[in-house]
Amino acid sequence: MARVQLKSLEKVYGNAFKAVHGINLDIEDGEFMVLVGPSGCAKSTTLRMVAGLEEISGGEILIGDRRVNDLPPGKRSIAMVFQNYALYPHMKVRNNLAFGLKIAGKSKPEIAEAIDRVAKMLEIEPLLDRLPKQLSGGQAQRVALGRALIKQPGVFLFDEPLSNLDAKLRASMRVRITDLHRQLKAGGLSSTVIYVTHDQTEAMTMGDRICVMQAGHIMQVATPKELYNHPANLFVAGFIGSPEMNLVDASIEGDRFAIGGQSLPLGANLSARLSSRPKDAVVGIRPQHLVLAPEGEAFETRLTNAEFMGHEVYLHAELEGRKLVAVVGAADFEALGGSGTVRLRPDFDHIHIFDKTDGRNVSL
Ligand SMILES: Nc1ncnc2c1ncn2[C@@H]1O[C@H](COP(=O)(O)OP(=O)(O)OP(=O)(O)O)[C@@H](O)[C@H]1O
Repeated sequence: MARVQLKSLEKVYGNAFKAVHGINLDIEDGEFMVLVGPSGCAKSTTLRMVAGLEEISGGEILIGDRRVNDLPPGKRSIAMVFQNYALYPHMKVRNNLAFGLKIAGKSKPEIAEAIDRVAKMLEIEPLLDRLPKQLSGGQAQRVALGRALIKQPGVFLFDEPLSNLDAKLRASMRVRITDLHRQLKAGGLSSTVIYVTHDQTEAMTMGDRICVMQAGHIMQVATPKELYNHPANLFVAGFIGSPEMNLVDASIEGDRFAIGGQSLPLGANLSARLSSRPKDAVVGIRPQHLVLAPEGEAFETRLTNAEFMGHEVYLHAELEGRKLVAVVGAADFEALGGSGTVRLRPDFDHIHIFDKTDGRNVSL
């Protein structure tokens, strides 16, 4: 069992700066959990505490049923993959892979068999006799993955492993890593993953669940779909999803909501979803949920820019000084005929209302 539990986990640096504020997180055996958030939110600090590379200031960490607070990294049944690969530069790939097993006292045939198995899984057989400096970034990252895999740990810890790769390679490595995870699970091997990234696309495409962090606090833990469709607060709403959600100040008055001097009816569905009707609100509308509405009730906006993306157009508009982005079909955009005024209507089934005073989503 490689369930990982963080209980009231705290980190204080230098007796003064609290980086992690008593977080609780329960990661199931075999789960792929992504920790995501902007720079400085303490993702790495949290991961390093799990790894045993950073002292814990308060709370506890359990791996399986063992409290590991005071165990050294080597005794925690974990393997870590870093962004800078951390391969031994003077050792051939084969020896980089073998190193951990040699230290653990494995026999030569056992090591040879393990290298063979891992090299096949990662398609790095032709690279075994090269030195790290003779590898491309993507190849080096595969070897780093191999070094973690070969240890057959209970838990894999990844700290921004793809951030040194170009966009194309990143995309293919994302798939490779999630495929490997699935393969290990299917083979009955315990393969719990904790994966740190600041990139919401990586989080959304890789995680079984995602833990969104901000300034040492957990903002929400949920599946990618749940985070996208039901963000608990303004922070998650703004962080998850691409292009970013439109978040504009608004007010709810009776059964209408107003942005600046213009208002629209909330509609029965949205009205029923509201747990409160904040006067000071923020309306959240994903650009995909803002549609062109030549007729009927809609907001009158001024077109400021249009980015052609192929079969769709990112339309930038302004509503009394507030900026909005809508994703519209290229043909629908053409039909506008370059008009300066654009009528846009939110899809009310997918709109979110946040209370501006505490950021809470009151339309879940
Ligand atoms: N050794 C240290 N001493 C003091 N403060 C530190 C130390 N390491 C990190 N911090 C601070 O703790 C906070 C969390 O840092 P951490 O590196 O965990 O964030 P992160 O979310 O991983 O950021 P990034 O994505 O930039 O790596 C930051 O404010 C950082 O400045």
